[in-house]
Amino acid sequence: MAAAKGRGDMRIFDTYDELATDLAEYVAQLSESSVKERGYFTIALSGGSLISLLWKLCEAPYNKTVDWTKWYVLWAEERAVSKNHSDSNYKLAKDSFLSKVSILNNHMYSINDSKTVEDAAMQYEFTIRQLVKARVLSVSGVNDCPKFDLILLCMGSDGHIAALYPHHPALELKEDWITHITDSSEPPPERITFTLPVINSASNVVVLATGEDKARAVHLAIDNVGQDFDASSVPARLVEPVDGKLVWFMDMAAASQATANE
Ligand SMILES: O=C(O)[C@H](O)[C@@H](O)[C@H](O)[C@H](O)COP(=O)(O)O
Repeated sequence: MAAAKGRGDMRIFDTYDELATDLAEYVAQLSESSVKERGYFTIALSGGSLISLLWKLCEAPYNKTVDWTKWYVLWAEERAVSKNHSDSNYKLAKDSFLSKVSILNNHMYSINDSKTVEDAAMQYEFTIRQLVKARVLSVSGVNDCPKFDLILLCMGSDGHIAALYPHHPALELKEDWITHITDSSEPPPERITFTLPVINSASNVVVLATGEDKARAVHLAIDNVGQDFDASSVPARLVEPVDGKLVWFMDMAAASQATANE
């Protein structure tokens, strides 16, 4: 089903199980085509309920059929906490997904937790530049941004994605690939995030939205809401891959106010 023009495809599911099944198949297919085309699969993860919905990738047939050794895993957002803290997106992904499949340890690019958030963000951008130099990460044909094969995002009830919050100055960044914030509206306050230019340069972007508390933000992010609408009030509306594909994975509750869904 299509959303308003340029707002991507909508996949809406009755149950979490169906959503997880389709998401696993979607990721596995992208992995297969990227490995076939380029020899690698570069994926960026987020936090939230997204990671728990990836569990079907750890089971048959995907645990055997996916070429895990070709995966390069990064994070679209991370909280500035130690890697063994329960708030760490790295820990969440490692415990419930990455440790259960055969991804190589040196293909996981978690964010340095022993530096200040500012220095860790700079180091992370440098790491991404090295992956571009090594041609593991492609480059966008439109700008010089890295072109991830897949960026997985989770939308909050205020419409934020990654650590890009409504009306935040980080939404305006045009040159930086990575930035840090110190004033997240949800704890912990310090976070590192991909910027919109990087998100919008990806080949594929998934935005996951589940639960009734996301319904208003989904409507504002997807539907025709008029030209005067201030998109920075719902950052997910600013996700618009320039040369890639956007797909929304939602449950019925999150999609319930989307008129594109009628
Ligand atoms: O960093 C965070 O504090 C969370 O990751 C948060 O931003 C999350 O992405 C949304 O709240 C949606 O998460 P749910 O889908 O789990 O509601």
